[in-house]
Amino acid sequence: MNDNCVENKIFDYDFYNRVDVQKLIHQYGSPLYIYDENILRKSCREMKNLMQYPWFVANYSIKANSNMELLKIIRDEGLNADAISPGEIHVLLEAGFEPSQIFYVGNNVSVEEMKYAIDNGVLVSVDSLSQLEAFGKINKGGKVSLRFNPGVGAGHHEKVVTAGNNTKFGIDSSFIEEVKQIAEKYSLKVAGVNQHIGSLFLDGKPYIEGVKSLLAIAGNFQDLEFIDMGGGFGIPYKKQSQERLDLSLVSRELEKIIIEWMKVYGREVQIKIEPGRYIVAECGVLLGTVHSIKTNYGKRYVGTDVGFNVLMRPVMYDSYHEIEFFRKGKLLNSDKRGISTIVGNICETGDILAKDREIPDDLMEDDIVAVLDAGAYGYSMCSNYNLRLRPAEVLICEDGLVRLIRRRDTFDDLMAGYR
Ligand SMILES: Cc1ncc(COP(=O)(O)O)c(C=O)c1O
Ligand SMILES: N[C@@H](CCCC[NH3+])C(=O)O
Repeated sequence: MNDNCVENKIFDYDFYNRVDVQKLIHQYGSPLYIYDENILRKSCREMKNLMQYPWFVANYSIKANSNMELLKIIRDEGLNADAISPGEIHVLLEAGFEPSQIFYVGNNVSVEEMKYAIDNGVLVSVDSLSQLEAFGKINKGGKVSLRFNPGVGAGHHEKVVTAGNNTKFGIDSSFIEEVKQIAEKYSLKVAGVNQHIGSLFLDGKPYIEGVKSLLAIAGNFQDLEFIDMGGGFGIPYKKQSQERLDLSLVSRELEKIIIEWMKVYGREVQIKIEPGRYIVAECGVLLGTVHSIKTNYGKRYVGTDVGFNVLMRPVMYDSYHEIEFFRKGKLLNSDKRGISTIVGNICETGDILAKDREIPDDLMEDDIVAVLDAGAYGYSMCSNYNLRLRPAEVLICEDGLVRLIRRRDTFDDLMAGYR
């Protein structure tokens, strides 16, 4: 055992005390996604109880992580769900969600896709006049929700800001009259208005501003059953420098403006949120293996099997994830540290997990790399690029037992589409 291996943990995870990462890799292969049920349930409760308001509902946005077993836990915690595609609706139904618990927040969907939702009894949100027309034609007299662009966006990267003046999402509020005309033409009932300003805010101000703007829009519709304020609640990926989002502050502000709005509106309507990342990010860790260490023109590279086929976020958005290393199951915590770039095994120079990161100098081949906060937009954005196999996923259950919740791909899976 190396002297620099210690039992303590740097961050708030208790995975490492509860499981032997070496054993898990040995049993389920590398790379490997592991999820902690306790952390998942805690995050669900935080979101479900965000507001005291009695008609408050949290919809989990399953694009963040659609593993069937995690969905069952989230359902068990009393959350509903939102879907972006018929595939997500299908998986939610398979996981036991009732159609009335699913909200299809589509974007540029085909008529067939709308039909799929309608036939399954799932409420649809449309986010353009042309999609509202298309919906009206196939579902005269039906119920619909309208996704507006409240004019305020937020997000950790411009690619994930979904409101404001530079995005394809939402109906511009200057088209309210046109919206009403189309709704009237097809006798549609506008049951809800919704928004989603973007993904990952750690300061609640833009969210509150977005909600104020949505409430002003909502006042134009008389028969609303709900207002959906969207997701985007962030988690601090940089543990040393980022503060946690102050949920109680956000909650207090929301209660205040919503209750005032209801007084003017004249009655109470359901209030929804649709968080994805907040629910699942922190319960997930991605494990991988160090396969090579080398110096190339003076730069040190740590080569792992965590390519961007397994975790896309660093390559797509320059996202930062804390990274830890293990040897023989123990955390590597040496004082001697140096700068390295941690890379994957994909045939692209951009396949970088962490650039110029200060990590232990005495790293060796076969050490295990652990990428923290990998539960959201991790597995769900995996691919078979380079015909690599998508990893297995395991759950560390409340009782400490480890359960395989999705097997690793096989070569047979690579051939499935040809049969
Ligand atoms: C419509 C909609 N709702 C909810 C979400 C979930 O976002 P987040 O994971 O940031 O909470 C997204 C993704 O950004 C989305 O597009
Ligand atoms: N995939 C993004 C978030 C986008 C959310 C979907 N609208 C991420 O990993 O941060």
